[in-house]
Amino acid sequence: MNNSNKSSIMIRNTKLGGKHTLICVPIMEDTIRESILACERAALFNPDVVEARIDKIVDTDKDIIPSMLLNMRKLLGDKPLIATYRSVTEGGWGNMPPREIYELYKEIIEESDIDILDIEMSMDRKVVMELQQLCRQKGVKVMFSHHNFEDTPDEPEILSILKEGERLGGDISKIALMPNNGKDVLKLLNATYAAKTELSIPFVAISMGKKGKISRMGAGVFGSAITFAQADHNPSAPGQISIQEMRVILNCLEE
Ligand SMILES: O=C1C[C@@](O)(C(=O)O)C[C@@H](O)[C@@H]1O
Repeated sequence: MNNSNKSSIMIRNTKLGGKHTLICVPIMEDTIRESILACERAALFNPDVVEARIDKIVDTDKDIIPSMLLNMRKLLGDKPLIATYRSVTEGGWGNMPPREIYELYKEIIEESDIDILDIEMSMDRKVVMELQQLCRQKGVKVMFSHHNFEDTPDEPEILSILKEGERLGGDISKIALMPNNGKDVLKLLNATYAAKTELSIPFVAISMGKKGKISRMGAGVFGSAITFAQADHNPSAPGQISIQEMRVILNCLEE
């Protein structure tokens, strides 16, 4: 019913891109302390994957982020953990220049026990490639991402962005787009269906906002490997429903 095996990968004990859509809960808090507490609460909902949105953290001492991630690892056991520094230009809170992001990500790759690093494809290409190499050396999977909080390009463009994530050597490719009407949501879903046969790596495709909610629930049927849902009434992007609601819907769609 869901994704083909050619595009699945194992992360610890979790199959990404397999028969079931994985539910990822984002942790997006202002401080390290609150992030760890939120991770503890999120773990109670038994998500498949957790994403630490480190761009939201305002604590000045960024050096302690790797140890925060280690604390999260302890709370999560074998659940895959994604670290994400989302830039303002892609809908996040981060405004550090690429070299500083590189330094922070380097420490994270080397010192914390994360599984996946989210790297925006739009970032300086040299930095992107250096980070990818570091990830390879340390066995961290690379998720190449692209976000557009304004609108949705045409289907071929969506597909080509997803393919770019594979061409760059990513382990996972991800796109999140804002629809302005129902047609935009269909463009995303059509591109998802095409990507299922045209990509050899797992990918994630999301249509955001109220109009796009249907894609968060159903894109797995067309090939998307992960859907993001909130645990704490604290969505990291518009349109995320709760993990409890998502689980009921996925059980219904994927039984
Ligand atoms: O890239 C994504 C997807 C997302 O933007 C969403 O729309 O659910 C949420 C982000 O936290 C994550 O990094």
